[in-house]
Amino acid sequence: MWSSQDDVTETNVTDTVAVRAENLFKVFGRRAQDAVKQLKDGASRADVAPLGTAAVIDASFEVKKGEIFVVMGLSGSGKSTLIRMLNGLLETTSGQVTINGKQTTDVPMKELRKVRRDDVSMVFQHFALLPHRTVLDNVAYGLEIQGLPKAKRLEQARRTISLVGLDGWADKFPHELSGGMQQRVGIARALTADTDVLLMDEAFSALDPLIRREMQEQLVELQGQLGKTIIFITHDLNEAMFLGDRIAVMRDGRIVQIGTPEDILTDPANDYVAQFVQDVDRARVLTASSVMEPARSVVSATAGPRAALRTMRDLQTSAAFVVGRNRTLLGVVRDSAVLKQVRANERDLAPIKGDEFPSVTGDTALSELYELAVSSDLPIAVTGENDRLLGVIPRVTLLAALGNVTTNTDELPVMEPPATVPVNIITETLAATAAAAGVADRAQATSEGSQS
Ligand SMILES: Nc1ncnc2c1ncn2[C@@H]1O[C@H](COP(=O)(O)OP(=O)(O)OP(=O)(O)O)[C@@H](O)[C@H]1O
Repeated sequence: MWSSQDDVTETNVTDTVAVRAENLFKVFGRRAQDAVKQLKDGASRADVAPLGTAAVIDASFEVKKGEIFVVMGLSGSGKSTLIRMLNGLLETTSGQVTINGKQTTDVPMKELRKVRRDDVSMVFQHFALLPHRTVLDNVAYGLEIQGLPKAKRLEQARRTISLVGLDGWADKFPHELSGGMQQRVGIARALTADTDVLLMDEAFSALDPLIRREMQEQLVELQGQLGKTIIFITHDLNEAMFLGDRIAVMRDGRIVQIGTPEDILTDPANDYVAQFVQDVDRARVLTASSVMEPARSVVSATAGPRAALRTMRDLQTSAAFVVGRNRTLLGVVRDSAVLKQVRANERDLAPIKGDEFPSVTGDTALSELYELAVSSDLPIAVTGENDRLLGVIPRVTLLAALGNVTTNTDELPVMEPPATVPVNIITETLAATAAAAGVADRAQATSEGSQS
């Protein structure tokens, strides 16, 4: 049953559409259809209020298989109504939903039940566990209803109990478990059904903050193992940001923005979203690659010490990143050391390597950068696959990203660290050593000398 575990990679999001919602409307009230018609013609939610409550207005989105898609919004914004329309718990007033290509709107009950059994499960905030049944029986309950033989359903239930970290609790009764554990039973029950799609409505909202955090982490881990498609509703922004591959922000029944947590933080669609996200713990959401700047002080290893020294002089900085083929980061050079190399007429750069300078991968959260940022005067190097240098994060940039302010004016690029060798000494050294370095270089050094 968990065969999918083997072939799931670290990034689970695939290109296959698991859930598609097209122009969904839900109006509660006797004249719902009239209200939808007016909404489609441009009427506002308030305009149609006499006809009914427009809980969801023209919601469209696609969720990819393996994605965690979070629906976020204030109380009353329409989240629960939206999610309940996906699995047919609520009828849509207008619009269509498909799950794994199977329609769940405007279909006979029998068909809907089949989709619910095979394709989509739901976890609620308060999971109604059966009090007189053991954890094991509660978890296996869905399979019992499906008519699976006892041995088989208990085997599957044991597996999911173990997956959610409840080994040893299978024979206990719900009242013997803490709130967090009970919620795990709820999740185990949904997982046992082995549907591709899980709908989770404020599933962790009733839990204490610490347990909630633990559950969030566990959900991400489980999702990593199982590659499920999860639609998760929350009004907690930090939870949305932590869990979501993408987030849909709802306001007054409408989806006002869909984007990655970083999109939503760095490029909010409107003032509402901007205000909504202003209290988010940016350090945990933003990653190194989302705030990095192009690395300016970079030299190619083959260019040699003279070129490195010129680069540092021109940028007024005391350090340069050295890259090899395909921009592989080889290390860092410092102006004083390179000056010595030039004086000694050395031809090969000797970059300082490895742990001597701060370097992180692009997906590192900003919260993990503080220590690195204070441990060195160098900007933090951001690398991608095969140690390719993608960009750098000077300390000012890190601070600016956390404070959500711009780094600088365009005319004044942030150069860290500042030069330690005066420009004229570098220029004079380059000129004085030009003869030994070669004629072509001499001409360049002379012209540089006259410019400074
Ligand atoms: N059965 C119903 N009958 C009438 N109005 C309803 C019904 N269910 C929801 N509504 C209204 O629809 C709107 C959206 O409610 P919904 O519960 O979907 O919002 P929500 O974002 O999930 O809020 P919460 O976080 O408080 O659950 C609200 O104005 C609500 O009062």
